[in-house]
Amino acid sequence: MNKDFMQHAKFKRNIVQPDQAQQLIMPYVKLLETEHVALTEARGRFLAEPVLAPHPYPHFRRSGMDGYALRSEDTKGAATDKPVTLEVIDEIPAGSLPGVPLRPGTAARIMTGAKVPDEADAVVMLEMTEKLEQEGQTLFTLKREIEAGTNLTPIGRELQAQDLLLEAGRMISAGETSVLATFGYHQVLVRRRPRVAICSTGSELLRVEEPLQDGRIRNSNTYTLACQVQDAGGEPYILDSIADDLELAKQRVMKALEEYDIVITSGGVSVGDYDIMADLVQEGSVTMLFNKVAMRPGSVTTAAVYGDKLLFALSGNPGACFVGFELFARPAIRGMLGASDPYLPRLEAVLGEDYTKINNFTRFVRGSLEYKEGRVYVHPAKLDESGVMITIKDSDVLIVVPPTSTGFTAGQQVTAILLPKGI
Ligand SMILES: Nc1nc2c(c(=O)[nH]1)N[C@H]1C(S)=C(S)[C@@H](COP(=O)(O)OP(=O)(O)OC[C@H]3O[C@@H](n4cnc5c(N)ncnc54)[C@H](O)[C@@H]3O)O[C@H]1N2
Ligand code: MOO
Ligand SMILES: [Mg+2]
Repeated sequence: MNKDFMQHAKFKRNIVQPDQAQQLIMPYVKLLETEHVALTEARGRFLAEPVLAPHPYPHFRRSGMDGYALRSEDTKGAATDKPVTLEVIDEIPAGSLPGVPLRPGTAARIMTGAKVPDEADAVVMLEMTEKLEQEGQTLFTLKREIEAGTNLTPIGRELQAQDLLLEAGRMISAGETSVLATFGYHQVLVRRRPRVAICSTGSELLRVEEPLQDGRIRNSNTYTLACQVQDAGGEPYILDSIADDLELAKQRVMKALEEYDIVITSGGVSVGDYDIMADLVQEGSVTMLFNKVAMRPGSVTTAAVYGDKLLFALSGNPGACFVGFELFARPAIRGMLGASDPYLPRLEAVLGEDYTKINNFTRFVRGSLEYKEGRVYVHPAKLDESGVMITIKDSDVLIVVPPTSTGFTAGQQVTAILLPKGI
């Protein structure tokens, strides 16, 4: 293909809306295989199957207090001036079983978490009783009636056998781990993490450890993307960055597409003479899904497929690269993990300051969240151009600013996309 044609193709791009671009990707997002992991390794993984309760919980009648298990009818009429006396005929530590059936007028010393004797229907806490030793017998007195059910957790209080505990596609975190441990799931069936190759392009890029040189910058996108991949649930693989050489890029990107589940590049997608990724997606080795999105930053964000592999060619500008990942690559990773909702959550908030920039594209503006007087405010970052790196770190949200010819004023309601926080 001659260079004139490639230049032409770079200019002539079909523009799609951001949500259309997301939809174009989804048919190529295939569920990954499953694997078993130890419960201790399951944090942040996505369940590959629904998990059911193999037994009710709790599965025995459990005492909620240290005290005495008793028959509530034996306490009828108890009052300050008319204490009831019961005989203690058993002692039940947690983990032990009742040894003697309770008869009328008897009770069992019981500890929190222990099984309540079948004949008892309540537990009185120790502090409400007074212990007596009389003629070799252990007794206690009680000055109040105890209602049936007091301090006694019935079988199945939280869950019945066969209840759905966790749906497939749910991410495992502390609450899910508690459930899995409770029901004996020491191995969990989860989706394999997608292996995501990350490769920056640009002859100006220095490695992080290299000293600065005039006209060159350190590669930050690769490392930012690696964090984003991890936060999304993928496994990042950092590849050497590629100088602006189409043949070299083609070799490296095609090899990466063979070897990894997803390939993400940054840089070289605009209309510059050395914007090699723009050429690569048009030259036929991969099938382009889109190469222009009606959004800022990241209007040149590009996606393509090769067989069943997705290639995201994100803009080199750090702000646009960051946003492009969150809007397009993250849902693909989450989709491969079978996440119940692959998209970032959105919230409605009050715009904290005027936003006066006009645009006929939707803007995804970095912003911070503030909770004030019961309302949620979003404050646009002072610097939010595509090439600005420094405000990425302070962003809680991407404020969705629809196309406007007038701008937006403080106090207006806006939608914001909640950014992941990692750990
Ligand atoms: N004539 C036009 N020029 C540009 C347009 C346009 O529409 N017409 N769009 C501008 C916008 S908006 C963006 S965004 C960028 C997109 O550029 P590319 O995706 O081609 O990226 P590069 O040109 O390679 O780099 C842009 C910028 O980002 C820096 N960069 C690149 N890689 C990294 C990295 N790994 N870490 C940190 N910084 C990186 C690079 O040095 C450039 O400064 O195009 C505009 N131009
Ligand atoms: O298109 Mo650029 O990616 O706005 O920021
Ligand atoms: Mg460029």
